Amino acid sequence: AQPEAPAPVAVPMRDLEWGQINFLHTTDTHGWLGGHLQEAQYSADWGDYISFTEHMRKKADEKGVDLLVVDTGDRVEGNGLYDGSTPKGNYTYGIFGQQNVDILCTGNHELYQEDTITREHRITVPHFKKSYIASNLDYIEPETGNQIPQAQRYTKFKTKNRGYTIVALGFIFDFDRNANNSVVIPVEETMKKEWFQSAIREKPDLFVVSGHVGLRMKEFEQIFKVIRDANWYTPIAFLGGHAHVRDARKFDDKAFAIASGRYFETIGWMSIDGIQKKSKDSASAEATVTFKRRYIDNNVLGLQHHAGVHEADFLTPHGRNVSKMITDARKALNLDHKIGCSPKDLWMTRAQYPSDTSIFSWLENEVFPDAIVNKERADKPRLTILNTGAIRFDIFKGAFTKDSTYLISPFTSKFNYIPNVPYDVAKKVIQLLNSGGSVFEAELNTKYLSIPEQMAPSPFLGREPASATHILPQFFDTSNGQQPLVADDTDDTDDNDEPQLVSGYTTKDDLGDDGDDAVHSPIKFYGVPNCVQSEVGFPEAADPETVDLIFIDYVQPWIIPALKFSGGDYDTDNITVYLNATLTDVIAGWVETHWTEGC
Ligand SMILES: O=c1ccn([C@@H]2O[C@H](COP(=O)(O)O)[C@@H](O)[C@H]2O)c(=O)[nH]1
Repeated sequence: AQPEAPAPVAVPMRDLEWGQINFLHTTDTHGWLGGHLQEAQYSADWGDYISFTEHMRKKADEKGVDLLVVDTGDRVEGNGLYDGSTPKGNYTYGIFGQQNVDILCTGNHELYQEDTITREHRITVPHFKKSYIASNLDYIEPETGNQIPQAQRYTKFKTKNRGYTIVALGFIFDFDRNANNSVVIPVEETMKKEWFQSAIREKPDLFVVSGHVGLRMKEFEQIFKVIRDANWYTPIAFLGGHAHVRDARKFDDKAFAIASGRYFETIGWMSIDGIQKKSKDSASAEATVTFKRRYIDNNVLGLQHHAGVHEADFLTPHGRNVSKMITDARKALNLDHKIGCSPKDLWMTRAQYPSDTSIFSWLENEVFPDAIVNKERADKPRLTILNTGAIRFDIFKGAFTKDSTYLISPFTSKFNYIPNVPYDVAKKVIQLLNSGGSVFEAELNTKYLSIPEQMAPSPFLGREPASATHILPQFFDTSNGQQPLVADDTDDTDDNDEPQLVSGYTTKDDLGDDGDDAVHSPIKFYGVPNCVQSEVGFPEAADPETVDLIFIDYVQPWIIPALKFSGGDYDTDNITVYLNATLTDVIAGWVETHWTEGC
């Protein structure tokens, strides 16, 4: 039987504030449609979300306001429910498609592999024909080689209850690692196109810009400026993602953005009041527009609370059916099959790196020395480099299942190497990967090696890097050692009768610190480097003369320039396969042989 997620605990809640137009927003779900089986706070599944949405649409009708459901991409890669089937997504496209989504767009994970792009084009785009928007994404038809829009460039529609006219756009950031059957048109270039120039002159009551774009990245700002120049008083709502964080950004009094986290932990809520229907002339300058936001922890207790329905009435027949689809799919994929038992929690950013409870230290010190070995080269000293972005999630103490392998790293990258690199040259590579700078061309920005949370950080997350040249990554403070990204401002002395809070997100954004629906005590998050490295087989007495330089193939574009800068003249001809296995396989194999007892 499928393991039940532990029941969520009731916590103090902040209510949703409704406006004339309201949004429910998901992003970067990465296949987590079954919810979090090991974390009660995020244990609601896609079926529960459908039940919730149905109640909320009814509520909106009763209030005479509008509700729009939005998803901003990265629906794939990162959970056994998607990655565990052949072909990938056999179950998830159908399950996701059960939700009535009003606006959706593409993320970069829909674009890494040709077959993912094709499935998006053949399954998701036609299923959401009216709501899928691809403002800057084209598809190359395999039959003809023609370059066509992946979906409509924008939509214009009237809302159900208030009859507001909306122009909606759907962007992806200027992503350049997409597979060859797609073309991402840079945002600035897109905005010069005739269709875009007409769209922003449609005179709607509200612009909705959905995008797989981090709120602190340049693209939304560029779009805001161009729309605002042509529409001085029209409200603009941005719904973003990609950075895997809860965040809200104010562009001006009438333009506001939210991002709604990652992995279906969060359902974002944005509401807008003060929207004025356009008369023949344009909207009045005096109209005061207010934006509110809430980050909903995705669990049934909280969803019931916000829907205002009794526990017994929460699950709708449709929602219940979708939950059953999920349970059946997980069973068919054997996702709960136990591979081993983790003796402790291992964290990506909730523990310092290096440390006993850092997942990166565990990989460096235990997994890689043992599991990344080419038998023919086993006697050679070696350095093995992994980008931290290759790891996607924490490991919890207890059962480590088939599903866990995909949660931790779903990617198909394997391990390549250059043999016999002089150690004096090879040892400098990791430093360059972690310090970035002018060694690499602009498109090889080393931030793309790191975890999404660190790529375009919110100013509320922590300090910017102290200098561009030091070898520590963002959020590190070189003078004091590693600092938490979120200050722990709880008072540990328990001298009052207030209930103990459950730890969780305590988001700070442009609107303040009251965005999260559940009042939590803070969790500390620590910065991680762009890459980590394992040293294996080094002689005890002195440094080795030469080493095999091994790296996960995602990092390959950075390796040659880093070697060049360090005095090593190599090109891609010098690179060959070291281990024909993915990181997912490597971890699963190691767990199976080492974590054999305990649960
Ligand atoms: O094959 C891959 C693809 C991606 N990565 C890492 O993931 C981030 C992007 O993550 P998002 O979920 O899109 O935000 C990328 O920058 C890499 O660090 C990878 O390691 N291997």
